[in-house]
Amino acid sequence: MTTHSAATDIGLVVANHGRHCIVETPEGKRLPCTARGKKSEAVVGDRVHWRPTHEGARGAEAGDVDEGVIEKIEPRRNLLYRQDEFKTKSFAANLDLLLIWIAVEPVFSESQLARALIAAESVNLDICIALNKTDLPGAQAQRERLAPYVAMGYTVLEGTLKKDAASWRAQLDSRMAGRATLVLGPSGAGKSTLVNALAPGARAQVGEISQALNSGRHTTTSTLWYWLGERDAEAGNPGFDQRTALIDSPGFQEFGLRQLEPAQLPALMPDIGEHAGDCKFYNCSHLHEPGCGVIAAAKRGQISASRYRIYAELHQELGQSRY
Ligand SMILES: Nc1nc2c(ncn2[C@@H]2O[C@H](COP(=O)(O)OP(=O)(O)OP(=O)(O)O)[C@@H](O)[C@H]2O)c(=O)[nH]1
Ligand SMILES: [Zn+2]
Repeated sequence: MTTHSAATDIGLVVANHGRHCIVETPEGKRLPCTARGKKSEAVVGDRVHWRPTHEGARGAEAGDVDEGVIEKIEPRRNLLYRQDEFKTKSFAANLDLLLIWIAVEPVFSESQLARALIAAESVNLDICIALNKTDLPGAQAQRERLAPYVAMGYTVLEGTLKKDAASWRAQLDSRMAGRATLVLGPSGAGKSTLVNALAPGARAQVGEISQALNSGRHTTTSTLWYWLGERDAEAGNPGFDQRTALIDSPGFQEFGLRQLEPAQLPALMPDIGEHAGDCKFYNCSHLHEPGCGVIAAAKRGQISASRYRIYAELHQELGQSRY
């Protein structure tokens, strides 16, 4: 709760673009804020302490305050990175669940799926894989591609937004209730349809927010935080941590994994990790060593060929990015 005797007010970052953020107050008011120091870039999901930009605004009616300065970012439970051709950048914090939204068509990339899972495991996010468009004829083939992920313990849901949106809602509601869920998926899988189904009207806020953030310039890449459900309908105006939220990161291509060491991979890939204790050498890379439990399991088919290939590719990639 905000008390005007405190030095700063608490808020939640619901959108950001560089050092410029939109902060939401516990009362639900949204206002543009700027981070103070160069190094203190807040991201969507950050809990921040902010104060009104203009002297004298404090103590005035809350409605009079129209701009703020972020003084401090609360410690984060987790922080996620996204990667494009040029750089890796943090984009969201304090999330609970990663919903990986893929479809029968366009056929999903297993390598992108594996990367997303590793990123989520590395920050202790709960994970849910969702296969959409099961009304299409290729459904069985894609189900089979996901079988190794079911076998290694991941939750894999399926359905068709087009033919039965209610069933998707029923599957997702209890998993998302009271949590902050990041939804990610390749273009064309139906993510926009999903966001519209779960948060009707939410996309309309986007124009408003991007206008406030960068004076009208179109931002397709900014991450946004949506509340699901009516504020008033929820008991006693619960705090940021108790409400159901959906985080959408349009234009997201790939998770940044460069902060990871190759040796961390087995612990973040359950099927690889399961056999990593069977190796002759304690520091086995599982790429070429004799007596390797992982290689043996891959030969027996207990680790799928594609998963082993993805492991080897990532091992090399993460090894190269060290300097
Ligand atoms: N057959 C079928 N089509 C679906 C289903 N769900 C969504 N679609 C269609 O898939 C197409 C893509 O859906 P969008 O929601 O625009 O997909 P998106 O992932 O947001 O794609 P981008 O906007 O390109 O990022 C649309 O034509 C939808 O009508 C489904 O369950 N089955
Ligand atoms: Zn090994």
